Amino acid sequence: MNIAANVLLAAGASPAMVSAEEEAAEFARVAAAVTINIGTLWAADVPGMKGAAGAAKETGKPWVLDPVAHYATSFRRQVVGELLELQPTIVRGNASEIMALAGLESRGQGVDSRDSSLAAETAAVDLARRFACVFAVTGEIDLVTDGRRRVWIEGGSTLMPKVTALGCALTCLTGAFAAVAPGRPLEATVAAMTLFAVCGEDASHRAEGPGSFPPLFLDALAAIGPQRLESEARIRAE
Ligand SMILES: Nc1ncnc2c1ncn2[C@@H]1O[C@H](COP(=O)(O)OP(=O)(O)O)[C@@H](O)[C@H]1O
Ligand SMILES: Cc1ncsc1CCOP(=O)(O)O
Ligand SMILES: [Mg+2]
Repeated sequence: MNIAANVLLAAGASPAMVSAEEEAAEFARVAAAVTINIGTLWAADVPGMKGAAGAAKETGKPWVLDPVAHYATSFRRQVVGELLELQPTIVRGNASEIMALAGLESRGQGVDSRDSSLAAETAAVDLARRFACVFAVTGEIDLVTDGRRRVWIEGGSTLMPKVTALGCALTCLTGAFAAVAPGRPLEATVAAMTLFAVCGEDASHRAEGPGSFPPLFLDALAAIGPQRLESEARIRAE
């Protein structure tokens, strides 16, 4: 939660990390977007997750799902299935998560991926069509698809999977971008991935390892403007 909130603040968004059933739906009504992450999953938090997703839907706001390690236990598989029924606007996961979601064999290790996003392409496209939403797969190269268009984003750093919860932070950032691009979830997702790709690469040039990477990354997110982002973006659309 800490790194996700700091990433959002650095990028100019306004995060609130909320989980209690008593307030999650009410909070979702005043938020511009909702992100739901099953990383540290407690049964007591599930009604709040569902309430927030339902409130986002009712009020016409985007909501984004991060199916962290959903393949690891039957509890996670069940909860992620129930959340998918609530029609997320965008789903973002690593390659192992997206492949497993499509029923393919995958090599996830706990919350970490050991598959490539290239191997998850068909899974992402099929899932996007099946759930009528945008799917994003991250890894060495990122893929965003709505089941019709496919957009590849290059950049980032091998240090990024060595820092915990950067994927979770990117999912939250995707929600923030979707909030300011109503009706354009694919473009919003591509923009969020691109910001991570450019700033991640930038920070990696100055970082000495995973320990020094996060502050440099946050500084890069806060410093970049639209012109440099556009000139350094490496995006290929199909
Ligand atoms: N090998 C890599 N090279 C460059 N960037 C990477 C690499 N692996 C992950 N990333 C980047 O790290 C961020 C988090 O993605 P990822 O590690 O796939 O998610 P998760 O943390 O959910 O497993 C994304 O911006 C992704 O592009
Ligand atoms: C280590 C850990 N344990 C439960 S959630 C989590 C963080 C997962 O973050 P990410 O998917 O971004 O690596
Ligand atoms: Mg993850």
